[in-house]
Amino acid sequence: MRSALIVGTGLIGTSIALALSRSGVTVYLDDRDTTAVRTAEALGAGYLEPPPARVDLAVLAVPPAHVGAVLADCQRKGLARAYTDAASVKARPHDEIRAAGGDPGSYVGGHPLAGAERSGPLAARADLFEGRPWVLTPSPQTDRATLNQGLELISLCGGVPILMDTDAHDRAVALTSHAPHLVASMMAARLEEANSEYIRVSGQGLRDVTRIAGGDPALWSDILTANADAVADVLEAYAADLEQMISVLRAQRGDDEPAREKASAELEEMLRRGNRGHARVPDKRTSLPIEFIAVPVAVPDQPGALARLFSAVSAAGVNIEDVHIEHSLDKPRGLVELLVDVASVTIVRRLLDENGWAWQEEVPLV
Ligand SMILES: NC(=O)c1ccc[n+]([C@@H]2O[C@H](COP(=O)([O-])OP(=O)(O)OC[C@H]3O[C@@H](n4cnc5c(N)ncnc54)[C@H](O)[C@@H]3O)[C@@H](O)[C@H]2O)c1
Ligand SMILES: O=C(O)C(=O)C[C@]1(C(=O)O)C=C[C@@H](O)C=C1
Repeated sequence: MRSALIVGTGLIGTSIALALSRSGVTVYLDDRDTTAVRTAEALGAGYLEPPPARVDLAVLAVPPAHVGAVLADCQRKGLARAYTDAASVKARPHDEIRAAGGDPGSYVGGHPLAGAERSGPLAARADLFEGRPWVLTPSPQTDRATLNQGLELISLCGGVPILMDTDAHDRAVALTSHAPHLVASMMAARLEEANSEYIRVSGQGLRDVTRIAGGDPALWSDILTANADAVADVLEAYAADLEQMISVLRAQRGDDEPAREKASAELEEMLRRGNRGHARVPDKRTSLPIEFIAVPVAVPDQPGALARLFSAVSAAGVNIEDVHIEHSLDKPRGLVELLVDVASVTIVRRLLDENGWAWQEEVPLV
C-alpha cells in the first residue's frame, strides 16, 4: 500500500493514520470537523489536502450510521481503489451501503477490537492496534484485491486479522463489547446520585468495571441501536442471572437452613462461572505462546519514579511485555505489576534488590 485516505480523524481514524504514516504510507486526512482534521495533521498523521490521485485504500472511521452515505459519496468521487471502515457494528452498515447505491465489490467491512473511552484525535496512538484482533467481513461480492488491501492495512497496524460474516460479528461483539459497555454504564449511573461518602470508599475494582462507561454517549447510542436485538438477547441472559442472584441473596435472611445452603451453593457456582469465563478472556498474556510472570513492585508516588523503574528494567535488556498500575488513593505509593517472560524473572528480581525497589512474590500467569 502506497497511499491511503482516512475519513473521520477521531480516535480510531487518527490512530490508523499514525500507524500507516509510520510505515511509510502517504496518508491523506478528511473530516467534516476542521478542528479534528487539523489536530490529526499536527500530530503527524498525514496531509490535509485532498489526494491528487486515486489512493490504494480509503478507511472510513466515522460513526456507524454515517458509513453507508460516506462510502457512497467517496465511491461516486472515485477517491480510492478499495474501501473499508472501522465501525463497531457490521450488518447495518452493509445494508445501508446497498441502500445508498455503494459498490460492494470495492468494499470490505472492518472492525479493530481496540479503542478507548476517549474520543478525538488527541486520544490517538500509533500502537493502538498492536496484537489486537481486527475483524474483516467480506461479502460474496467483495473482490480479492479489496480483501488484500484490508489485510495489508491490518498488518501495517500490527493487528491480528479475523474473517467473519456480518451477523456472526455482531452477535460476537454484542457479548464481548456492546452489552458489557451498557452494563458498565448502568453500574456507573448508580453512582451519579450516590452519597459522596460512599463513593470515596471505592477501590480499583470499581474503576476496572466502570472505565468504559466514560465513552461518548452519541457514538455508543449509535452502536447499541445498530446492534439492538443481539445486545437485548445478551441483556436477557444477564437479567435471568440477576433474578437468580437476587433470590439467592434474599434467601440468606430466611430461617430455612437447607434453603440458605442451597442458595450459597448457587452463589458460589455463579462466582466460579465468572472465574471460568474470565479465564477465557484473551489478552497479550494468553495470546502469546510464552510464559509470563507478573512481578508486583511498590512504586513511590513521586515524579520520575516510574521512568526510573522502567529504564532500570530495560537497561538490563528485559522486555516489559505489559504493565498494570494500581494506585493507592490514601498512600503515597502505587503497585506496578511488571509482566516479563519467565526467563527474565531472576534478572528482574536481582535488579530490583540492587536498586532498593520493594517487590512481592511473582505470580505465574499462564
Ligand atoms: N472508540 C472506540 O473504542 C472504537 C473502537 C473500534 C472501532 N470504533 C469505531 O470507529 C469509528 C470511529 O470512532 P471513534 O472512537 O474514532 O470516534 P471519534 O468521535 O473519535 O471520531 C469520529 C470522527 O468522525 C467524524 N465524522 C462524523 N461524521 C462524519 C462524516 N459524515 N464525514 C466525515 N467525518 C465525519 C467526526 O467529526 C469525528 O472526528 C466508529 O464507527 C466506531 O464505532 C470505535
Ligand atoms: O477499550 C476500550 O475502551 C473500548 O471500549 C474498546 C472496544 C471494546 O473493547 O469494547 C470498544 C468498542 C469497539 O468497537 C472496540 C473496542
